[in-house]
Amino acid sequence: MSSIEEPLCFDNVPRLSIIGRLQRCTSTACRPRVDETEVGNCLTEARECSSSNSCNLKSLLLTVKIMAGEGIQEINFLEIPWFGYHTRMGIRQYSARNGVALKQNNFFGGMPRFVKIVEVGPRDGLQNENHIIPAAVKVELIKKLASSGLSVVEATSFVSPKWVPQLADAKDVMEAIHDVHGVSLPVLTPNLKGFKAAIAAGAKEIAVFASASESFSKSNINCSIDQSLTRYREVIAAAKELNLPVRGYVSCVVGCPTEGPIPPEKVAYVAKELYDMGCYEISLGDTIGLGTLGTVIPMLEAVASLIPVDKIAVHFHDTYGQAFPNILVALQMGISVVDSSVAGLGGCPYAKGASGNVATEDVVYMLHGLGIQTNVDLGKLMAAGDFICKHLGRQSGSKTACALCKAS
Ligand SMILES: CC(C)(COP(=O)([O-])OP(=O)([O-])OC[C@H]1O[C@@H](n2cnc3c(N)ncnc32)[C@H](O)[C@@H]1OP(=O)([O-])[O-])[C@@H](O)C(=O)NCCC(=O)NCCSC(=O)C[C@@](C)(O)CC(=O)[O-]
Repeated sequence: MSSIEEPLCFDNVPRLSIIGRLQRCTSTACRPRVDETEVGNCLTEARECSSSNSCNLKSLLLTVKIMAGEGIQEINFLEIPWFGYHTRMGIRQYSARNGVALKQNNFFGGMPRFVKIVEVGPRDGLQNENHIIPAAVKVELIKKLASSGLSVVEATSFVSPKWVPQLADAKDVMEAIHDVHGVSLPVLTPNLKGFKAAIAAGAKEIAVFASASESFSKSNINCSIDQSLTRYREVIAAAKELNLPVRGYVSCVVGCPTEGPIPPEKVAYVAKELYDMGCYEISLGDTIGLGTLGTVIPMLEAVASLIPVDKIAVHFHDTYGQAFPNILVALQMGISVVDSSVAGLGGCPYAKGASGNVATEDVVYMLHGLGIQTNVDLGKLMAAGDFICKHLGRQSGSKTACALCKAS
């Protein structure tokens, strides 16, 4: 990776020694203040010392102990303006929900050291394209993505070609990538018919996709949530017989284009059902990308109160530009699997208003900047993005790809 592709990382930040903790700020003229803010049911504490500048600095240094990788780094937030934090950094404490205490961390304390990126570009990214893309282009894209170090590239869907014409070539695509090794290439299967077709085409991993919204379930897979769960029970049982791993999706985890807000409990219910059926990982999809921290945190807490955090993935569309704060908070909660789409391709054909998935290049850039490993080579990933964007005749939806492209 060239230096220009390498985001400024904790390691690059000038080190300052810790001056003291907030509690040591004892001057009577300078009483520490603690603000508590409710966001959803998540309690955020912001602490600051409000008198002299020097005292403010001491107070701020409360937050400079940051877990990054193995060690604890000491960083003065005043020196890292790209984080956008100023005098109000503090300790975040996740509140208990339903009596289950989740996390109590320093800001970066709960972050994973490695994040698995599930690349969904060839499937989620392309399924909504109007013009049919030749199978050979999809195959080339998958190969390029696999060669960038991604460990999971969702390849296609075995769904009805009447519903998603773009992916009618699923069989051809799978046959052409049978020699791609060292990467999982899951495919979506909405029912036993799709499952059988996927197996016949050589799929080694499948994904089922339910919804937390009744209306979206109807418009996406033409059945109710409970009917879909019944179907998936059959599909997962069939997959188990072949020892095939199954990933589960839940769509509309914070909101639905028709129903509006979705209660976190509903999401947790569907996620738990899929998990109990045998899905090894549950991907929580903000299908139309409207989630903010105010809705995403309570939703994640509700799901994490029922299934282990290390079995949860997040899948954000970036319609309202909220994907990054939402990913960051998911990381803080200990979630270490993030779905994304190269060049920010995407949108769901059955979710009006859904824009692209969060761009993989941008996610990789952010994670590397946080000192979190991904095993992904950003340059090769950008080349894959460039390839598909040239084919589609449009600019990349990745800000990182655009910035680095201009810089080079
Ligand atoms: C589920 C169905 C099939 C029900 O569709 P239906 O019309 O109720 O199905 P049906 O059983 O009545 O069959 C109708 C026709 O489809 C055929 N059929 C039936 N099943 C299959 C199959 N598997 N593969 C190929 N063909 C199939 C079946 O053989 C029949 O053909 P005909 O007799 O009319 O010629 C349909 O609604 C469908 O395919 N939906 C898929 C929609 C889709 O792919 N949406 C996008 C993926 S979800 C998503 O993007 C969200 C996610 C995962 O990314 C996370 C997030 O962001 O939230």
